[in-house]
Amino acid sequence: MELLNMKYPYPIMVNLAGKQCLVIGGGPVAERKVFSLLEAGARVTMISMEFTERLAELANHSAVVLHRQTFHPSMMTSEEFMPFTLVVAATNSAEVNAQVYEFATVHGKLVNVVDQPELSSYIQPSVVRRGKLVIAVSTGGASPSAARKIARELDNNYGEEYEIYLDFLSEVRHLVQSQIADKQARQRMFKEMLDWDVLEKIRDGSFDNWKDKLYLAIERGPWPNGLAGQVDTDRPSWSTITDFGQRV
Ligand SMILES: C[C@@]1(CC(=O)O)c2cc3[nH]c(cc4nc(cc5[nH]c(cc(n2)[C@H]1CCC(=O)O)[C@@](C)(CC(=O)O)[C@@H]5CCC(=O)O)C(CC(=O)O)=C4CCC(=O)O)c(CCC(=O)O)c3CC(=O)O
Ligand SMILES: NC(=O)C1=CN([C@@H]2O[C@H](COP(=O)(O)OP(=O)(O)OC[C@H]3O[C@@H](n4cnc5c(N)ncnc54)[C@H](O)[C@@H]3O)[C@@H](O)[C@H]2O)C=CC1
Repeated sequence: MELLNMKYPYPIMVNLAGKQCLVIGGGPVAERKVFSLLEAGARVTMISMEFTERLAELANHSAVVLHRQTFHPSMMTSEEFMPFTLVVAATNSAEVNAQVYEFATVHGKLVNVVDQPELSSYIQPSVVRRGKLVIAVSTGGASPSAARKIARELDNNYGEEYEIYLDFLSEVRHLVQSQIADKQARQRMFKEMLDWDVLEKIRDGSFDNWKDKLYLAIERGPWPNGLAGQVDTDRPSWSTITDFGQRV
């Protein structure tokens, strides 16, 4: 079977809020990894002989815990290793990084090896964030610079308004879920509301006013709530739902 031979990376968004993560190495690459871990809400512990100035500063503000020492597997008993959800091997020594990999893998940890993508159990994509929207680009290690270039292109195409847009979609989704009992009607609404010119409204400043009217209209109803596929004819028709957002 074709699927059995596939070995593509499995793209997932991991919730690291409050999770303990361990980074070995304290240079610029480790620093970049630490900042993205902190953005995800992780609690970071580091082991390295030296640290960059910014890492030392983070430690001064208690954002990370630094251990100034040489990594050796024996210095961490498995008990001590237990809390770590993931590990980053970011020293400039391929040998030490491979040791960290071995050690972390034996303990079933996810591990990123900054200089040996083939060892990594996860690799880090280039990321564009707009609030709840996360766009991640990966070349699987083929060309990190290309991943970065493509992400920059997306960065130019997805403006700051997407943050407000995603918050809106999330809010309206909850509202619709509480107001429209019929699953098919709901799902159709979720798809069709993407055709409303919301981004345009955010850009031209008419969004807040329009949103208030929209929420009132959704709360007022009535909405189709028959069995799946059966829509009561006195209620808004599907075509009305399509342009509902434009008319409020
Ligand atoms: C496999 C991977 C491992 C991992 O880290 O997970 C990896 C590996 C390596 N990178 C190297 C070099 C560079 N990496 C960058 C930049 C980034 N690298 C990132 C990820 C990854 N890098 C993973 C694969 C991602 C993918 O392709 O999907 C990004 C996307 C995310 C991040 O790290 O935060 C971040 C962009 C962040 C942003 O968006 O700005 C730049 C550019 C720069 O710094 O400006 C250079 C110098 C130019 C160049 O080499 O292209 C080398 C040394 C090569 C050598 O010297 O021989 C190795 C080791 C090797 O290839 O063996
Ligand atoms: N994944 C990525 O995005 C990239 C990866 N790289 C790779 O990442 C490696 C690290 O890059 P930099 O941070 O620029 O290197 P660096 O040389 O500035 O820093 C290396 C750090 O590792 C620490 N270290 C070395 N041996 C150690 C040990 N035995 N125990 C504990 N700490 C130890 C040092 O104290 C230092 O803080 C590079 O050698 C390169 O192969 C380079 C560019 C990007």
